[in-house]
Amino acid sequence: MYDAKLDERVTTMDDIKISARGVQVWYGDTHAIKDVDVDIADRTVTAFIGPSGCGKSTFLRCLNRMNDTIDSARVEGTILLDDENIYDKRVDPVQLRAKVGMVFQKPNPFPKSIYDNVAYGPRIHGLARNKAELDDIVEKALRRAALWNEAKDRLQAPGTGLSGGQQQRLCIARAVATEPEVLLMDEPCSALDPIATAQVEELIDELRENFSVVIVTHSMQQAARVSQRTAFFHLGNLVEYDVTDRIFTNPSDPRTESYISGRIG
Ligand SMILES: Nc1ncnc2c1ncn2[C@@H]1O[C@H](COP(=O)(O)OP(=O)(O)OP(=O)(O)O)[C@@H](O)[C@H]1O
Repeated sequence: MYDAKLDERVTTMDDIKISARGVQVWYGDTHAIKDVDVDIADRTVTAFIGPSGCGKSTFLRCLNRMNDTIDSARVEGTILLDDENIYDKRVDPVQLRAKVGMVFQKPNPFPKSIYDNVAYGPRIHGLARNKAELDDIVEKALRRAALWNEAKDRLQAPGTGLSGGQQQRLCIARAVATEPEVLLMDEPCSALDPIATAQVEELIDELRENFSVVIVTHSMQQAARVSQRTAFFHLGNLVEYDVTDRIFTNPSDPRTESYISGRIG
């Protein structure tokens, strides 16, 4: 349904959550991200699209310093979350990743119970004072991930025993349990069947009410369905970034036009 208020907010970007300037990434000698500037809006789904190897995942991983875990990776530039530079020496990456959660391509629940998967982050970060509070956090996270009804009678069962789509929703519950502000999703539906994909896409739309969501996707249809803003990457450059409708109907760069019409990629 067309939402003029949302359209206005997304178009004017009056609510910036993340502001990246001059971001460059190298893996050894490979220059994977070249001088990227981008502002990510709050309570909006932003899609990163582009051909394989163009740097979408690399840039996504810059947003919660996941590239720190890759030895050969070197990141330059500034990324502000609200007004704080996340690459400042005083920022603890573990705390940062509680604020900027991540969901991966392949569902990767811990070999623990459904309950313990979700309770893991809140326990580490001391978010609950007692068992009742932890129970509440777990329930809220599972509800937000649209998994509560399916999981409430088997909270002690292993997370790995769920179906693929349920496992991915469990990973989303695990990510939202620490009350993040931003949720990064790296091709979250690529291992899911169409029904599970539709459920996760619906969930992404609901998550937008509370979080800034950034999703890497290979599927232009998915980007068009779930996002309000889209960034097109090509050969490590951010070629074009705009309101999703405009990217898919009236892009301004010929490289974007070629990609969305299937001529490159
Ligand atoms: N851990 C790594 N070590 C070395 N090079 C890497 C690493 N990860 C990515 N690269 C290189 O960086 C470039 C960008 O890769 P990246 O995975 O970010 O692209 P992508 O657009 O997400 O690709 P895909 O859509 O295939 O997942 C590629 O040239 C890739 O080979």
